[in-house]
Amino acid sequence: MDYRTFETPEQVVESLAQSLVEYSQQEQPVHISLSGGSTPKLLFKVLAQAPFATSITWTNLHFWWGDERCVAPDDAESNFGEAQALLFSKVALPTENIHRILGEDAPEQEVIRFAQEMQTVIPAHNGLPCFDWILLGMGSDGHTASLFPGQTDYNDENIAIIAQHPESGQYRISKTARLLANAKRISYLVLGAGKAEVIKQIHDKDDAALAYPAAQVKANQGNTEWILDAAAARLISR
Ligand SMILES: O=C1O[C@H](COP(=O)(O)O)[C@@H](O)[C@H](O)[C@H]1O
Repeated sequence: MDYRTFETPEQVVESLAQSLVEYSQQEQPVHISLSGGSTPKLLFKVLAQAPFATSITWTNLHFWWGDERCVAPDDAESNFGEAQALLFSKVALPTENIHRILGEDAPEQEVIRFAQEMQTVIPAHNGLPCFDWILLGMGSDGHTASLFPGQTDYNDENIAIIAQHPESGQYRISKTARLLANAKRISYLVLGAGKAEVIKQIHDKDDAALAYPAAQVKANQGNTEWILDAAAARLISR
């Protein structure tokens, strides 16, 4: 796995934004999966401003999510709601390119509908939808998307599941590990000193990392990279 470290969070997100410029110059639809939680907010803000708001050919990009909380889109917890407020409402992205998980619908129905939409829209490889780029975050407990330590079935045959946050009990819908691993590229975006210890355990292949879905989910045939700011990387040798 590659570790790429930048001094500041702003430099991290500018590097991701530059990747989006390059993806958007491909003459075909590019399927990108966004992470939720608080970390991507800075990325959304940077993308909504010059130069990226206009240098990205938004019509070529399709946005999906790794997971969604089972809440309404205008709820402060909604991963889609955050991206909509900070980014999509400010750039020329066609609404049909936004493939949100319907957090307001019954999870038992939505998990099926979301899986069907991915199967219909995204070109397959190895019999599974193959995302061009999956951006993932990591919780301080080592979870990624809504795949939590102690509850993740890495061999689940499904491509989407209903998950439950281990502490709050909040229901969520998540891509499965098998689907994530089928991507062409996976980038973990991790910022801040609060996650430095977990990053060190993953980097050093410490036994503790065996329990972390973020350490286990890697692109089977593509690239997996960790993109960190100096604070998140402070315990690993560079
Ligand atoms: O619960 C979630 O958290 C992780 C990490 O979130 P963060 O707030 O620490 O950035 C995120 O990857 C996931 O999508 C989200 O639902």
